[in-house]
Amino acid sequence: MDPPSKLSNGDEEELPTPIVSFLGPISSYTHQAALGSFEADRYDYRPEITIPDVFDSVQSGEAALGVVPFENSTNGAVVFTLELLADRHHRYPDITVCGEAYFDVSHCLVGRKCAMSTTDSPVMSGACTPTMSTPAPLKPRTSPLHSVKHVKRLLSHPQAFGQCETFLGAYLKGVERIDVSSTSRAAEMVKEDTTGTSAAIASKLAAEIHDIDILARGIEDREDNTTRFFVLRKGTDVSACKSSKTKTLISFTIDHRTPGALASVLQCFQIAALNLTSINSRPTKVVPFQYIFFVEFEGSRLNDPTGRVNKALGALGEYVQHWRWLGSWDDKLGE
Ligand SMILES: O=C(O)C(=O)C[C@]1(C(=O)O)C=C[C@@H](O)C=C1
Repeated sequence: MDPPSKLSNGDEEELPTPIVSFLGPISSYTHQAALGSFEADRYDYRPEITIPDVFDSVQSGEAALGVVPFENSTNGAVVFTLELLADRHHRYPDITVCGEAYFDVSHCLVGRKCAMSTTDSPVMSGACTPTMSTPAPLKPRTSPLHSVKHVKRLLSHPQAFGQCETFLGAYLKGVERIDVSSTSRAAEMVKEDTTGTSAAIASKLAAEIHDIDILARGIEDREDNTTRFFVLRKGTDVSACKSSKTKTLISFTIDHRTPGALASVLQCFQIAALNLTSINSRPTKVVPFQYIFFVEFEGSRLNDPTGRVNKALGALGEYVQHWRWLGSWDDKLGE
């Protein structure tokens, strides 16, 4: 992906290297996805602590691009990102999605090997034995490489917990879980814990960087576990969407009292023969149980040779209270 174009401020003056901000610290999956998406020597990479920090850095113009997780194939939407795209307080009026990246996510349980129990069998749970409360327990895809009996607390990003439920249910049932801002932050905190009783769900790279032990590998519920990341920018690059496969994201609100209001909006896409690729919603936080909807579909507003995208977007105004185009980009699924 090319850096967003800048206004030239002089013939000979060298422009600063554009910054790509990402959910850090370094070695997060978001970092790894960002490194795989751009030519490394054209950008400076800057880790941010939270997803809102990435949005802020792009909206303020400090970062030319920002990379955030959007959804996972096993555990669904990343609500933190949807919340910011909902932009209820108009803090991110200029942010658009200009790209996406898919990254195969294989989690490790990382921590400290327990010195006292090196001879213990690492398999120490009867979780696969049917019980009254769990008559058909799921079988984890892997078992620990080392004992995990000493683990008293487990840290990770909430998305990662949701991707490893079978392993956690079998080997770390009842262990306290602590949500942190990213998997790599969790690995960092495990490193800082001198008791050696904390463990994290994080990447192999995070274990290597923080010099902590891998207690189990491949602990995700599904082998095809994949996370999709969005690339954000400020404003629009009208020359974007070069591929023949593109996607667009919009958000909208409807009058919930009108029967069929949502169906009427979706019909605009059906009439224009546009395939929908995802639908999400978040509460409006204005009226309880009313929603901001997000619809993603195939096609680009910026490169629309058949005019179908602009036709659908033109038609939906009749059925929504408010809508916002959140970006169009090249579809990377399957590449
Ligand atoms: O990038 C990271 O390491 C994160 O912690 C975020 C995140 C996510 O929110 O989906 C990224 C990839 C994995 O799906 C798990 C966690």
